[in-house]
Amino acid sequence: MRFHVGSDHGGAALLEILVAALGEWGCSVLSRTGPAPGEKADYPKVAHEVATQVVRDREAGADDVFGLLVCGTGQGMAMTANKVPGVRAGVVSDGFSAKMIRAHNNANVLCLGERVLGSELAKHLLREFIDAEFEGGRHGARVALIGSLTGEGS
Ligand SMILES: O=C(CO)[C@H](O)[C@H](O)[C@H](O)COP(=O)(O)O
Repeated sequence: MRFHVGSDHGGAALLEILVAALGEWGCSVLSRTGPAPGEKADYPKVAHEVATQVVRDREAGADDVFGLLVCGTGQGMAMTANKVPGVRAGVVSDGFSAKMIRAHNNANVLCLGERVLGSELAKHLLREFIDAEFEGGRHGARVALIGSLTGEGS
């Protein structure tokens, strides 16, 4: 699995830890967007950049490419990423949801909050997301309905 990753200043420290975990797990980091150390960044700009990269790669057939976005809460990242057609982003803070947003919602962007989660829990959530698989079937039809709202598949 390969990731485009990004954070604002509120998520930079946690993203650093998660990038290290991705490396340990054999996952690639394709790009990293965010502020220079000690600087600040506006989360909508970061989320838009990462989301656009994910969609570009997936439209080129790279089904193994996902996004990982971290800010203070994860919420603003998800709100922004979901504005990009083709992105299905979700914020999670429990393991079940981390698994199910892939299994049922076919999420391709995971959003986490550094000011919400401890680093061990955040790693666990990322691992659950990575290990899950989309179940398709009735969930495929529902995910297609999400996409139809922004003209996907038409
Ligand atoms: O709300 C947010 C986007 O989801 C994040 O928590 C940001 O990191 C937060 O808004 C940053 O706030 P700050 O006061 O500029 O550190």
